[in-house]
Amino acid sequence: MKIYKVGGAVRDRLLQRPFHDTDWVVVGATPQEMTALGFTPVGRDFPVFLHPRTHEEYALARTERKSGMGYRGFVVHTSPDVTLQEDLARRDLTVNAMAAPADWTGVEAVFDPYNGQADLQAKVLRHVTDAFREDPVRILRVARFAARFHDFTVAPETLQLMREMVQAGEADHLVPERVWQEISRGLMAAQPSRMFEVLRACGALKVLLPELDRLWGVPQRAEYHPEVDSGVHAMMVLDMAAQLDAPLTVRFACLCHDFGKGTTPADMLPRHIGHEQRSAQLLKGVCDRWRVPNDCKELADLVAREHGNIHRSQDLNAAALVRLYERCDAIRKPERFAQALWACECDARGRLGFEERPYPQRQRLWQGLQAALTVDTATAAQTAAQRGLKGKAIGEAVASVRVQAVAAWLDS
Ligand SMILES: Nc1ccn([C@@H]2O[C@H](COP(=O)(O)OP(=O)(O)OP(=O)(O)O)[C@@H](O)[C@H]2O)c(=O)n1
Ligand SMILES: [Mg+2]
Repeated sequence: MKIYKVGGAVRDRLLQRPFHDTDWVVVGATPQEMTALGFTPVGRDFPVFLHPRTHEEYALARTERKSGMGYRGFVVHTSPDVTLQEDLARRDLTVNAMAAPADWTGVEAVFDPYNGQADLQAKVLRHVTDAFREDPVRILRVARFAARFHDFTVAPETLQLMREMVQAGEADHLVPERVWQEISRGLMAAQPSRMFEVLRACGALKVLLPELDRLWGVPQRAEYHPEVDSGVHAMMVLDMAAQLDAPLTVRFACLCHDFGKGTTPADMLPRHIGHEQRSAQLLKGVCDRWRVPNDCKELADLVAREHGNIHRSQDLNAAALVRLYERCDAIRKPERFAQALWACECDARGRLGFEERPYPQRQRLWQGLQAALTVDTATAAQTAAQRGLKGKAIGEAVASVRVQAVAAWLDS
């Protein structure tokens, strides 16, 4: 048997990018031999084994043949006579289809039958063979790699192939967990807008995320949005979130905050009265569809509903600020509120020519919240009860103590 490094580890080493987990391919072995060497089988669909000590993935060389629609729609063929070249042929991109000796230090020659090195040099994401079609998740992977390697282009023939796959209905059968896995990874990449641009260019965005796809071509008021187009704005907000190093929750909230602009009645344009509520509604559908984790879902909902109010908060008095904090559940969840402010800053600066503008709302609302948080809720509630107040009136009394604290901070 012979063992090679493949995939991202080879690619990223050649790109001199930070090292991550290594994927291995094993040629000329049977599952029985692997088990005898102490490897643990893990693949449900493929013959993949975990190394007894490093726990890295070792896959037996294999070929794949499509047998139906979607992610699980293929038959795997593995045997000791599948060659390295055959295994590389079924991989997604040329830059991912290079193999290196197991003890490779990054300088020796790599096995590169599909010219991955030339494509790395030329900064091109190109499919290896027509076998690309066999796995529709690859549409998402190419989009995600475009966001990560943002100075790479997608080869025209690869984009064309992706378009054909979408037209053949391949994007309709993707497993929600896999979609979210790839989308969330792409959101965390250096330039997340590129993922959505690639998905849009091949037609997959319309299928996977029509809520976003609809935003292109929808105008906004030029005095607030010099970029005018709602889709362009959404992408600028997302890239601002990446620039400000925001976590996934914030980036997802940025992605979804303006969905409601896509369903604004035509006679209202370019104004978008009430889009916040429509965004929250549409967001719910996306979260159900993709089984989006709760922290992402909750922040996105908060940002969808409140971003307008947060932008317009500069003149709010103490009572209005406390009402805003209560609506946002900021007293109980200050960290989540901090993330909402972060997303709002991305929204404000994700506009053409506004990129360097200050966003004082973020600091002001955060400091005001600190003032509100100095109030000891238990003591304030006790005092109110001693005055004979009951039920809802106690809550109101606590809120008014908070208003006093915020007012004192505003005066200071
Ligand atoms: N749908 C897929 C998934 C994986 N691969 C192949 O399996 C390798 C390892 O997959 P994975 O670890 O998911 O991706 P990497 O390319 O290693 O990238 P990352 O840095 O994200 O791990 C890829 O390079 C590619 O050769 C593929 O062809 N098609
Ligand atoms: Mg990998």
